[in-house]
Amino acid sequence: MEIKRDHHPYKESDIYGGDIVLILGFFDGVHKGHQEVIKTGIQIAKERGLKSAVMTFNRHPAFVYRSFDPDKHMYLTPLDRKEQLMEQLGVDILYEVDFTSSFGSLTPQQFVDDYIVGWHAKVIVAGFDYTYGKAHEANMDTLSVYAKGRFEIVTVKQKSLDDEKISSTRIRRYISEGRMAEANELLGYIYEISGFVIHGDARGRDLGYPTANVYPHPYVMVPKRGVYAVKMWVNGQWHDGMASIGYNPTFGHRPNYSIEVHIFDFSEQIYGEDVRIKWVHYLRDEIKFNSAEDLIVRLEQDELESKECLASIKHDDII
Ligand SMILES: Cc1cc2nc3c(=O)[nH]c(=O)nc-3n(C[C@H](O)[C@H](O)[C@H](O)COP(=O)(O)O)c2cc1C
Ligand SMILES: Nc1ncnc2c1ncn2[C@@H]1O[C@H](COP(=O)(O)OP(=O)(O)OP(=O)(O)O)[C@@H](O)[C@H]1O
Repeated sequence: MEIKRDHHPYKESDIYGGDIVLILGFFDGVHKGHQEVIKTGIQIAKERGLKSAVMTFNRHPAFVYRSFDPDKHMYLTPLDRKEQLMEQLGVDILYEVDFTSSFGSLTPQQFVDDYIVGWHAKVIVAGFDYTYGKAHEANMDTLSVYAKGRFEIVTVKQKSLDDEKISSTRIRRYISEGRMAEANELLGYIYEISGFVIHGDARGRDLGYPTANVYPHPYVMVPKRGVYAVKMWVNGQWHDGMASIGYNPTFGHRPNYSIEVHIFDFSEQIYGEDVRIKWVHYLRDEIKFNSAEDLIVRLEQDELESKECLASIKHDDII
C-alpha cells in the first residue's frame, strides 16, 4: 500500500496520476461498518482495473469544526494503526489529508472539483450517512449535483448489529464501559492500544507479579479502569498476560492512573520498548485491599481466569 500525505493546496506531484476508485470517510477504528465500505471500493476497483484509494485525515475534523471533546474524539486507531488495518484490507493507496481550516472551509463544489475530479476518481464509494463540510452541506444524495456526471457514486447501506448502526461512537462507548466483548465484535478484531514501557514504583516484583508500566499513545482511547486479560506485543512477539488500569489504591492511590501489564512466564528487561496491548476481556473493577497479601491472593485468581479466556483466542483474532 502506498501512503500519500497531502496538505491543502496539494501539489500535483503528491497525487497518483492514474484513475482511481475513491473511498471516503474518517474511518476511526476501521470497524466492520467501515470494512464493508472499504471492501466494496476495493471490489469495484478490481472489477474495473483501477487502483483503490481511501481518503482519510491526519486528525478528526472536529478539531477544526467544533471544540474538541476528549470523551468523543480520542482515537480508536491513531494513524499508524489505521495504516496497518487499511493495508490488511488490501487498499492500494491511502491518502492522509491534513485536516486544517483551509481544507475544511472548501465548499462542496470546490472539494468535488479539486479532490474528487482532481484526483482522477472515476467512482466514489462511501457509507449511507457520509457528509461533507462543517454544516454537513453535502451528503450522498447531493454529491451527484456537484458531480455533474464526471464520476459514479456508490452508496453502501447501513451495517448494523442488534438493530443499531455499527459506529465508532458506539464502540468508544463500549470501551469506556469495559464492554470489550461487544467492542471487539463490532471492530472485527481485538481492540489494541500502543505505547512504550516506563518505570513504575518497582513494587510489582515484591508481590511476585512484576509489571510493565505502559505510557500510552497520547490520543488513544484507554479502556475503563479495571483489570483485564490481555495480549501484549513486545520484541516482535505476542505474549499472554493480565493488566490493570488504575490508581493502585491498596498502596495509597496514585495521582494519575497507570497502565500495568504482567506478562506470564516472562522476565526480560523491556524499559523503553514499544508495545501493543490487546484488551481481550474485562475481569473486574480495581479494589482497595486491606493488605498486599490479599492483593496477591486476588492476582493468583486473576491469573487463572486470564489464562482461561486467553486459551480460546485464535491467532487470526489478534492481528
Ligand atoms: C492484573 C493486575 C490487577 C491488579 N489489581 C489491583 C487492585 O485491584 N488493587 C490495587 O490496589 N492494585 C492492583 N494492581 C496494581 C498493583 O498494586 C501494582 O501492580 C503494584 O502496586 C506494582 O506497581 P508498580 O509497577 O508501580 O511497582 C493490579 C495489578 C495487576 C497487574
Ligand atoms: N455501519 C456502517 N455501515 C455502512 N457504512 C458506514 C457505517 N459506519 C460508517 N460508515 C461509512 O464509513 C465512512 C466513515 O464513516 P465515519 O468515519 O463517520 O464512521 P462512523 O463509525 O459513522 O463514525 P461516528 O460514530 O463518529 O459517526 C462513511 O462513508 C460512513 O458513511
